[in-house]
Amino acid sequence: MSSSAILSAARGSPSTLCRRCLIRSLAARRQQTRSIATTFLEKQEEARKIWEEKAEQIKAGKAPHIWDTFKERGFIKDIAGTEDQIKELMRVKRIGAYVGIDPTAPSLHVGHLLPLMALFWMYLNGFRAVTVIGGATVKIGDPTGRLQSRDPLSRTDITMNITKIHYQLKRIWTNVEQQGERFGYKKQTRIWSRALVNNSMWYNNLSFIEVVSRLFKGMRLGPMLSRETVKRKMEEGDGMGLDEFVYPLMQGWDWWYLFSKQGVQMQIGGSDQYGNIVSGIDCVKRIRDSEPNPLEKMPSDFLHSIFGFTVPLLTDPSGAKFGKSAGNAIWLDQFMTSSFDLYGYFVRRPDNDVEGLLKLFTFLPLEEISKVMEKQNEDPSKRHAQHTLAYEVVALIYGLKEATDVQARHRGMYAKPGDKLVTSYPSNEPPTANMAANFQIDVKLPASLILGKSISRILFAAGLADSVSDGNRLTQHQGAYIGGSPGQAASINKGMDYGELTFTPIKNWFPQDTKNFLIEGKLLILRRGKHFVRVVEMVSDEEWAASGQMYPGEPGTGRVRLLKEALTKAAQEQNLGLQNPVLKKKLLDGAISLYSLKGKAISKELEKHIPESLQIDNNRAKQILDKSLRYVPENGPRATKVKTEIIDEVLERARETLERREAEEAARIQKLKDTPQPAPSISKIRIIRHLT
Ligand SMILES: Nc1ncnc2c1ncn2[C@@H]1O[C@H](COP(=O)(O)OP(=O)(O)OP(=O)(O)O)[C@@H](O)[C@H]1O
Ligand SMILES: N[C@@H](Cc1ccc(O)cc1)C(=O)O
Repeated sequence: MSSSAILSAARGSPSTLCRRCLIRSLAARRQQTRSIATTFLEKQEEARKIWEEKAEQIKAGKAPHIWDTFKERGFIKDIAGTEDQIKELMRVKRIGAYVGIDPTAPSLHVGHLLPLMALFWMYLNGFRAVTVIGGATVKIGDPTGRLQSRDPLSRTDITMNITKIHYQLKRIWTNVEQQGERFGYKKQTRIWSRALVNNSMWYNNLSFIEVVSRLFKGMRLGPMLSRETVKRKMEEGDGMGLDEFVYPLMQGWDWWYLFSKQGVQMQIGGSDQYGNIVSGIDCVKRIRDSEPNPLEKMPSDFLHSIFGFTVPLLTDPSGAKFGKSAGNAIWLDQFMTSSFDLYGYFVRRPDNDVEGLLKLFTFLPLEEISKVMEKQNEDPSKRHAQHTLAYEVVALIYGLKEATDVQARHRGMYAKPGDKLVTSYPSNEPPTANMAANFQIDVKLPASLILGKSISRILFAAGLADSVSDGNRLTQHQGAYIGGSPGQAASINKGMDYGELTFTPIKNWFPQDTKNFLIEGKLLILRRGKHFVRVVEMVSDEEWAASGQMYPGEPGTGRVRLLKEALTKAAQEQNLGLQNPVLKKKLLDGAISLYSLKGKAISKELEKHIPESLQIDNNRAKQILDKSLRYVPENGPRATKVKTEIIDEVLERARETLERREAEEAARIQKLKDTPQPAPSISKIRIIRHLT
């Protein structure tokens, strides 16, 4: 609340806030603001000093310059600007850099990783790193290097792609920090700074007249027409639309925005982006110089100069750019290219390429790469370098735990006798799982649910709530969000702006209000907490029924019942040999309890229901439960696989215990047989005779 608001509130209701209290609260507030400002300034000052010291060390040759690192590792293809000036600027100033990606597909691919790796390096070295998702530019489509215009994407596809890439990038950035720490880059909260933005943020509020008067004005058509991309598309391709023609200027406006608002003085892209980067520099200067208000003009001195560079293109064996258009993409999405296949792709890289790829795609220090190559050269057939490369890339995309697991699986399948796991660069950290990577973000749900049932039920069905009552709790405490216009009630919500990703908290609204959030009448974006997102595609009830799928909470398809069926079937198939129906029922009930309970309830249930045969330690039980809760509500092949794994595990344990019991029983009987019995006494014999 502002001070004037507090004053006017007090004026209106003198009884609720006495004047003295008010003055005291204002003073406290001012004090607080002042201390926040001081801390911020102190932090800035401290960061400035650290940078200055580093600049001196670089000058004295005592610390490496990031530009040299880029060169040594093969990141620099073409430079837009003068190399000496870039080096000097990067030495003396903590500039910002950005990479832009148009969400033309639902996932990033390995090709994108190249310019991003350069940005990651800058981040780890203290520069501000910005990733831009082109929610606005994607509506036009970059014509660079193409003869045919891109097929227009529907609003639904664009929203789906933006959402998926947004959360993918978030996850990868978290891994970058983890990997950075593994290689000795300690997170410095005062220095490390990054942002993930969508250019719709500024395009949706930009006036056409501003663009024409500040950017188009004075721009000569001649040089633009003579650009290679334009000439080729006009002469050999399907012609060039005006929208495509101004695409590079849109990219230039992005840079201007990021430069003026976030200090971004460098752009990085794949080598096909060189033309756009050069034209971007021209745009930024033009917009800067056309500022009508002299007080707001950005400086144009050396410290505010802008530069860019491109990284080499990753190509396939035929020399084609690796990417979605060429149809040869290796995706960074577990459900489009599994981590196993991603690993496999890098393991198959030819011997001649692997050293270069290690430099580009991993954070391994160069000395470490030399050691890896030495070992590789001793016996190239073992593909030590390729395994190291694959391990590091999977660790970057999915986390260390996944990398370790996938490597073990690969080795299990393809290793020759005597092969060992490649233990990569040492890590003191235990491998951590990157849970969000294992979620399938996009789900389909039927119209009758979306349009007719409560939002809590939809959250449950989409796998974001553990039950309908959990969904209710979430909506009461505003712990879940829906893609829509922020600050507008559900009954009048206009939904997200085209090309944007904005959320509003879910409240317990009437079921008929949910449709207001549908994008193009069929797509809902739901989120729980910060990271758990679902892109829900609404399908007709007929399509849903034909798919044979079931969603959690679907009438007549309780999860427990489904599991019970699955377990019974699995027990039959695996011929568990449980002759005793009571024990069998207990066993199945016990297993089911594991899936449907949490925390303390598990331990209780373990004691109450589950026979000794299922007594697994509590942590393990919780892990199984977590796993099941995460996957069981989902449909599709992965969910089925995991369900089967869980069931197998429980049954395996049951079988082990039964075998143990049988063995114990057999041993007991054997022992009895082997033990010589004392001769019965005369009186006992008499009694027995009498009885028989
Ligand atoms: N194979 C690649 N090698 C290096 N950089 C790449 C590669 N593919 C894409 N990039 C870079 O990633 C950034 C975003 O690329 P873009 O959005 O055009 O993806 P794309 O998959 O290449 O698209 P398309 O294949 O449809 O042209 C650009 O800087 C681009 O140069
Ligand atoms: N034009 C780039 C993507 C991009 C979009 C917006 C930008 O500001 C920068 C880059 C490409 O297609 O590869």
